[in-house]
This record gives sequence, C-alpha cells and structure tokens, in this order.
Amino acid sequence: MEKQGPVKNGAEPCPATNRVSLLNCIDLSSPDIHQSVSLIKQACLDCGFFYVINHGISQEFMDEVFGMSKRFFELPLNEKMKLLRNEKHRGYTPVLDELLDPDNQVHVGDYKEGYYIGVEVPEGDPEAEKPFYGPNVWPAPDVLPGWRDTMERFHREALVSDTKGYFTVYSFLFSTIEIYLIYYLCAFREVAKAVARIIALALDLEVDFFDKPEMLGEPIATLRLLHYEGQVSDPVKGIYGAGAHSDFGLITLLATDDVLGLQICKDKGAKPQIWEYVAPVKGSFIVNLGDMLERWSNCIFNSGRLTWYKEVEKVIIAEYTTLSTSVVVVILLPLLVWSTLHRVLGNGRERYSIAYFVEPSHDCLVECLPTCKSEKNPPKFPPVKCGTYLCQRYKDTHADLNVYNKLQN
Ligand SMILES: O=C(O)CCC(=O)C(=O)O
Ligand SMILES: [Fe+2]
Repeated sequence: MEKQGPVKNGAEPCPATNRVSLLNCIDLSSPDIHQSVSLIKQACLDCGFFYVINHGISQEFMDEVFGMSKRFFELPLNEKMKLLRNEKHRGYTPVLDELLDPDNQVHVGDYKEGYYIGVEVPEGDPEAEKPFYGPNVWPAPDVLPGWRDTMERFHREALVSDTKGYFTVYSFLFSTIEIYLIYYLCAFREVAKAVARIIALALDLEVDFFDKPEMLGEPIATLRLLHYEGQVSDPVKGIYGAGAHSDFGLITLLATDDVLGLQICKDKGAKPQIWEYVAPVKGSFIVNLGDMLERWSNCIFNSGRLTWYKEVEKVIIAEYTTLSTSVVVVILLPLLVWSTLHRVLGNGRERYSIAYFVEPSHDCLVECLPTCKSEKNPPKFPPVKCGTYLCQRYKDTHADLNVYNKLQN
C-alpha cells in the first residue's frame, strides 16, 4: 500500500481493529475456468466477497477515472447541489443523504458524498418512463470543462448500445471526461458479465443464465462515484462513512483508492458481529454478491451464513455419514449465495471509491431458482420485479427529495 496522506483531527493512522480478511482472487484472464469457478464457490461459502484481477481495464485508465471523480468532488458545494440527484437516481448525493443502517446510525446518515450515473435514455423515449432509465445529469461545461458537451445524444447512444466499436468511431465527438466515463461504463459491463458467467457455473446453472435479455441483456447498471471526506467513524456513536448494509442488486464491482475503510461481516447472525477490513489491491475490483442473488438462491435471512452452514452441515453428515465435506459443499452451495453485510469506517483520511451496481432489467422477475427450492425448502421470498424492488430499496435508504426543496425555499 502506498504512503498515506495527512490525518485529520489528529486521529490515529491505524484503525482500532485491524483484522484484514483474506479474499479469493479471480484472474479473469486465466484460461483455467474450473479454477475460477472453484474459487468463486469457495468465496460464496466464505463471505460473498472476492477480488477480480486482469479484467481488461488498464490501471492508467482507472487512475484517470479517479482523477475525474476527484475534480468533481472538489467543486464548491453550491455547484454540486445544482446537480442534486433527481427522482431517476441520477446526479449528486450530498453527505448524510443516504442512511444505510437506521438501527445503528441513530441520528445521522452516511458521511460520504456520491454521484450516480446510469444508462442514458433520452427523455421522450418510452423506456425513460421506467424508474431507473432516463437522461443523466452532467456538470455544465463552464464549471467543469470536459464533463459535458453538446454531443449528449451520441453519448447516450454509445452508452446504451454498449459497443466499443461504435464508441471508438464517434469518440472524437465526446469531451474527455465523457470518454472516460462512457468507456468505463461499457468496459465495466463486460467485466460484470464475465463475473456473472462464472457465478452461473458456480451455481450449476447454464453459463449464459444471467446473459438473457431480461437479465443482463439490458441491465440497470449504475455507476456511483463516492467520496469520504475524512470524518473519523465512531461505531459507538453511530457515525460511519457508510453504515452496515448489503447491496441491493445482483453483483457490485468496487474500485477503491489505497485508503483502508471497507469492512465486511462474514456472519451477520453472530453476536457480537466480527468486522474485518478488505484491503485495497491495486488494479483489482472487489466484487460482492447482492440481495437479488440471495433471493434467487432462496437463502435464509436473519441467520448467519457460517452459523447456518455449520448447523446444516452437521445434520447432513449425521444423516449421511458416508458423505465427504466436498459433497456437502456441492449440496449446500445453491443455498449459500449470500449477500454480505459491509460498511465503511473513516479513519481521518480522505477516501475515494467507485461502485458499479449491476442489476437485471426493470421487468426481470426475481424469483427462486428451480435448483434452489423443494417441498421441504419452499421459496422464502415472493417473486418481485427488479425495478419495483430497487425503487423500494432506494426509497428506504435515501433522503426524501422534498427535504432539499424545503431547504432551498
Ligand atoms: O466505498 C466503499 O468501499 C463501499 C461502498 C459501498 O459499499 C456501496 O456504495 O454500496
Ligand atoms: Fe455496498
């Protein structure tokens, strides 16, 4: 890890708990797909988090995107507030806008600011009626030269068509920052699809299970730039960079700078919960499984992954004494795709991260997979449309936009 910057408020450079989780690392360029599938299976059993490396997005390009993100967050607050998130979940989210863990963040929300960028759909397009589709919000060119130019339409088409060839042909029409963001989004989707294919294999599904048009064929794919100002977290007082939560969708790809902050809790049912840091690994994405995958695989909520796994394992081994542990793992795996609780602790240093939330299409029905239900284990969640589910989760976790209208008046 690189040398860290100055610490605000005289805080200790090292966090109080420095247990660091050892996550599996999947090399997306590896021809050994069996090894990747096996590593992802293990990661599902262990914690639902893993790194991917050699994903095809260069470090140079990642650095550029982080640089652009920094330029945006350095703007004065009044400029950022002009780009406040809209009802389509596009644009700027100020500090405290999001409240991820109301039980523990009693008085305040997350000490982070963000910027949502989604799939660009022009106003007037019937698809733009859907809650997570519509035009993006972009900074005015005189405020951040390069962030936006008059070729917005091409920008949208390149984003939606998701073809790098098309994008390359017309790239001269885009401003520099748009080129980075569009290319990042397109390339990111490719990474997400590659990871989803390995997850499908790990779940004993067809390799293209998540490629179907209603799934990742037309995904709700939301990029979120994040900035933590350097507030020191205090779990006792309920102050967090990001409160404990699991992500809403299918998978999340997370790129971070080199400042430690992300923590995971492998067993949400354990008392007390044990939190471990996820170390930033340069050039990697940290991938985690979201709640929709949990619904698909019919997991048991309100119970710890490991606690539950150990209990079921005991029962199976008691019933079928000849079974080996690896057979037990194969039996249990479809039931163990688990979204994992995570949070961000600030330690006094400024921190940047970029999350890419990959969700299926609006109308995709998220329902228990045939391989994950039986008479004895009926579906635990009713089927729900992806768009409906996401709307509710965003509503539950973000401030009511009327709050900002009132502040302005
Ligand atoms: O900033 C991070 O490291 C994590 C962010 C996160 O978990 C989220 O935005 O869902
Ligand atoms: Fe998250």
